[in-house]
Amino acid sequence: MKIVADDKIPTLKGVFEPYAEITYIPGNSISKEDLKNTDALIVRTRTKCHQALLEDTPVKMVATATIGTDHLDVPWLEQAGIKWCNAPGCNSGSVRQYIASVLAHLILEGMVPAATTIGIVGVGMVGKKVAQLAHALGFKVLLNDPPRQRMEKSDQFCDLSYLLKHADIVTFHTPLNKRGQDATFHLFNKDTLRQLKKGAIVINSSRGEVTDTRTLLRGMDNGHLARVVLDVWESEPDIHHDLHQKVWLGTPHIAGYSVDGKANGSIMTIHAIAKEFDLPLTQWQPQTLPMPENPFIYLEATDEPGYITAAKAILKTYNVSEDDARLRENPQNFEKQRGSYPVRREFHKWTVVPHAQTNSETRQILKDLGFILK
Ligand SMILES: NC(=O)C1=CN([C@@H]2O[C@H](COP(=O)(O)OP(=O)(O)OC[C@H]3O[C@@H](n4cnc5c(N)ncnc54)[C@H](O)[C@@H]3O)[C@@H](O)[C@H]2O)C=CC1
Ligand SMILES: O=C(O)C(=O)[C@H](O)COP(=O)(O)O
Repeated sequence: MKIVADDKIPTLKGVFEPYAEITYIPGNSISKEDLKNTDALIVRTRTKCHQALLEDTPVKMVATATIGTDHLDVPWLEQAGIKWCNAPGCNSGSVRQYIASVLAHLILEGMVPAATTIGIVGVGMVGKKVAQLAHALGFKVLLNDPPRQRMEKSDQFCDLSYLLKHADIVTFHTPLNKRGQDATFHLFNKDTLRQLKKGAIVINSSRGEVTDTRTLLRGMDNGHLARVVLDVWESEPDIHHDLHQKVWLGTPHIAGYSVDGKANGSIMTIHAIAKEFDLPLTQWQPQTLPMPENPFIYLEATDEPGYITAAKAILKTYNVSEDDARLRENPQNFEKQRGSYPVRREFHKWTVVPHAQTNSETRQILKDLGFILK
């Protein structure tokens, strides 16, 4: 059996070697020539898997170690009889931690959660976790997800226009879809900007094309948008210079890059390939994953509200402004920064040691966020 794999998928190296010949290639340079004798292709978002790459190759399965599938031409793969799979939910906890870090900065600048409404557009694996996070910190939450609303006939969802009118923070967690009634390409555009509450904050960690660059620029220039946070960009890694200069926080598509999120993506991919090709790896797990040097957070005596203590704890696990600073210093190293990302572990790998005076409300918030409490 022959496999071609993106060379930046962690924990993959050594796993298939006893059973298959595997070649590792940078994702954006995998070519038809590389796939001449290949049975399975393992990719990330950097390999466009369409007819031009795969036609007349023996590839039987394409597995992407990501949730997003906009780099796969799914209708073509299906009509060509090539199986495909992704890794649903693999990095949803990681994106939740990213959003938590953004909210932590806002809280430490004085934002009061109980007086702030977060509008979540796209309530799938990520959106649900962001909603749980926002509730845990005490924010008011609005949810928009027309596909789920139609299917579940639930009244927990609202229209996008209602959400835009009432939310102080709007965060996008939809897939990128260019066609159909739920198309999300430029979902945030000049018409949606017009409906948005003045002074709102927009966060996009879904796909760059979900928020129109010109609209974001216009919104920031005329003061309609108070702040913009972008992890994803139209035409990344070549990001728009002015947009990058103007956003409050700008990061190189790393919201899903916790060690946990990356490992989940690899594990799901390995299991799927093993199942399809009958390899004895369907239960495979990594032996160890890197940990932060000191995964303990010691709380001090304080009478501050629990959400402030929680915000400080969140930033000890992951401070989004460090990723922002790296990209600001070297925007041309967008891909390089993704390829050599520091160790980031999610809340459940951190132990919070409360002070004797830490009250029960604060302890509950920290537990709800997923911290281990000693
Ligand atoms: N920046 C990063 O590192 C990461 C980015 N992502 C992006 O975030 C997206 C969401 O991730 P998950 O929640 O795991 O995917 P998911 O598939 O579990 O959830 C997507 C949700 O969006 C909803 N949706 C679809 N069209 C919509 C529309 N027009 N308006 C509102 N909602 C709509 C769907 O019904 C679904 O509930 C991914 O497709 C990917 O593009 C995901 C993980 C990491
Ligand atoms: O899972 C997704 O979808 C994402 O956007 C990933 O976080 C991007 O991951 P890579 O393609 O860089 O592995």
